[in-house]
Amino acid sequence: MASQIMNTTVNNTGRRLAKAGSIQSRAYVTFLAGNGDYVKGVVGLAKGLRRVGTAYPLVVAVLPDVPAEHRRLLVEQGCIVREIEPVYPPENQTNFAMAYYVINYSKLRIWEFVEYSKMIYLDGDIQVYENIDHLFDLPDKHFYAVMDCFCEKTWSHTPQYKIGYCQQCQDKVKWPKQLGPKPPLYFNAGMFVFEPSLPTYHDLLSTLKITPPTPFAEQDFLNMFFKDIYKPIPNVYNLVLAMLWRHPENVKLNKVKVVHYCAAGSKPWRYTGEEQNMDREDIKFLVRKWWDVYNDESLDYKATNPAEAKDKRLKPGALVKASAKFVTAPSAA
Ligand SMILES: O=c1ccn([C@@H]2O[C@H](COP(=O)(O)OP(=O)(O)O)[C@@H](O)[C@H]2O)c(=O)[nH]1
Ligand SMILES: OC[C@H]1O[C@H](O[C@@H]2[C@@H](O)[C@H](O)[C@@H](O)[C@H](O)[C@@H]2O)[C@H](O)[C@@H](O)[C@H]1O
Ligand SMILES: [Mn+2]
Repeated sequence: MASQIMNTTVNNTGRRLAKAGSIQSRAYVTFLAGNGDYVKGVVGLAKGLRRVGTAYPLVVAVLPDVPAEHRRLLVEQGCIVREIEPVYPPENQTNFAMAYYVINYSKLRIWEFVEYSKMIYLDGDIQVYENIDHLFDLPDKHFYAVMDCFCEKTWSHTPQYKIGYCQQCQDKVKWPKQLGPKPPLYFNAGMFVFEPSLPTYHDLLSTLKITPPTPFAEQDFLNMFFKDIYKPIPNVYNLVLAMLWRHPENVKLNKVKVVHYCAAGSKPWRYTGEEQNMDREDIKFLVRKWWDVYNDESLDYKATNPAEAKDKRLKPGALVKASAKFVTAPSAA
């Protein structure tokens, strides 16, 4: 049976196939495309997960255009690198909120990683500052993610934005009855807890073939596909940076466990501070914090796994180290 998991072997493509039976194999997974600087994001993420002492490996789903040099960097940081084929949406004239979002549909390939019973997907522009391994213990058969915010200009094409409605503050501007039913809760697809499954994977791809693309690409598609089993989890698990200026009342920075550098101009590895809101003290603090992890050589894989790093065999790199509390930042307000 396709969904049966097979015997554990490391086959010639380096794919780890899980034991038959009920082995609870878990991993974090991220997605890397292109030969640009997102690889820095993924290296930072690998080091950040090690810093918080995760017990699980980081799988990196790479598109064919990711160069060997970048793959080597990731292998050296203890990542399990898996090449995936791109996934394209049906031909359509839609304007994505960001032109490059079209490549993000390739994230759907991670549902094929059935050697893992449960995975946590994290964008490459995310950093984990406190251990979140406990999310793997959330009840199965649901899709867990943090609710997004509709207040940025990237949402200007939507009725929500036009009337000033946001699910992060449903009492501020109520959804008007004349617009029909309130939109279902909508998650940010930069971080989610899911269960790989071949039947779900095939259903995703066949459904995509008949679903016209929309501005937020695979994020819109995943929200539509999983709307019946989506369960919101607290904002601390995926701080969409715009929340700092759009809904500061919903953010306690010293409680935040995961930061998503998705606001325009906030990618730490290309931060200039020039874009709107990028000169805020809390943004500068979070960008500095990202660089502190990225530059910390004590978090390099070989530094924490000298024996294993020598024989270059891939094993999950777990640095058992007390997870430093997320130091308090200047007040978000
Ligand atoms: O050139 C690119 C663009 C995107 N990504 C991956 O796709 C994810 C989603 O894109 P992004 O985070 O830029 O979207 P945002 O969350 O900022 O809308 C990134 O985090 C990366 O993991 C990538 O590897 N290379
Ligand atoms: O391809 C669509 C992308 O859509 C999402 O990004 C958006 C969304 O969060 C908006 O709400 C924000 O305003 C915006 O800044 C941010 O870039 C996901 O983070 C990303 O992983 C990916 O799915
Ligand atoms: Mn992102």
